[in-house]
Amino acid sequence: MARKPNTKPLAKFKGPLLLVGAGKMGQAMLDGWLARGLAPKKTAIIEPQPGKAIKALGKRGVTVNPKTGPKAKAAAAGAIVIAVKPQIAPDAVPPLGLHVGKGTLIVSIMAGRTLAFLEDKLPKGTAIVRAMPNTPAAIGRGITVAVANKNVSRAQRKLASDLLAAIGTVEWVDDERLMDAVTAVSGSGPAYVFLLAEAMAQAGVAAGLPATLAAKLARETVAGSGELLHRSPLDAATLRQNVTSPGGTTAAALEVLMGPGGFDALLTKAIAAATRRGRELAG
Ligand SMILES: NC(=O)C1=CN([C@@H]2O[C@H](COP(=O)(O)OP(=O)(O)OC[C@H]3O[C@@H](n4cnc5c(N)ncnc54)[C@H](O)[C@@H]3O)[C@@H](O)[C@H]2O)C=CC1
Ligand SMILES: O=C(O)[C@@H]1CCC=N1
Repeated sequence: MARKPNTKPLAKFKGPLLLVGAGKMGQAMLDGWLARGLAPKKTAIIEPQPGKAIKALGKRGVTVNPKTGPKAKAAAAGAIVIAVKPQIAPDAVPPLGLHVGKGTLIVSIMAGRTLAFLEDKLPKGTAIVRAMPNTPAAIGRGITVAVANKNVSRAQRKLASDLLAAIGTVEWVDDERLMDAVTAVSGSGPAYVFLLAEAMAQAGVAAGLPATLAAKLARETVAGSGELLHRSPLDAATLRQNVTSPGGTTAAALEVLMGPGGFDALLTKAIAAATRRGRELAG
């Protein structure tokens, strides 16, 4: 008999998992992990401003802002996921050393903050993975790129892969210097796509459409095209060409978008700016 696929890859994770910073990205990841079998009772959150969603998780058995700190638990082969802003890392990271025990894996998703920075702020020999996810993680469709320091064992790398695969696709790199460009392309990338939807809606209004219809057309077009790109074996360029009739309406638009100073040039500039900012955030 065919074996059922493992749809709950985190069900066997011994835990506990300590999430530090349950903001937009931390929460998106946590939703993914809980949906894929992470036991609420094996989960703790440190979050100074817990909103409604976090309080609801508390009712489901997740420990929110443990008073004494989950030191013993976190030390027992668990994982600590750091999802605070890079700017507060110098204050927020050193106290986490208390929760690091033998076998503890750190996963940091902070933009810019390097493995060397984290090694400097955490106990010597700590196993650290620097990862860059993106917000489609909330629906299990994120993509994360990860890089490990030399203290990460094979089992810890597998744990990091399981955690990150629970929220989408995972790619590992060996060269940490790639991470700022990764952040600029896929970490920040969803914002560019949402901006495209916003801009298309505004342009539709400028072309005479009612605002509600323009917003719906833009949203469904971006979402449907994303889904087609996801499911189709064809590459983006071919899918684009499939829309473009010679001498037709799309060709007229693409002449503007692909011309000098157009979409391609602008995106290259935007991604270069994001990459530079990542380097600055390294501190
Ligand atoms: N939002 C995104 O699309 C992505 C964000 N990231 C990274 O994730 C991290 C978080 O970003 P967002 O979720 O967007 O920010 P956010 O501001 O929504 O979340 C950060 C959370 O950390 C909490 N916090 C502040 N001080 C804390 C402390 N000392 N201990 C524990 N929690 C504390 C804040 O109350 C807040 O809820 C950043 O480092 C960012 O670079 C990475 C990939 C994508
Ligand atoms: O804007 C930022 O700095 C974070 C990192 C990638 C997405 N959001």
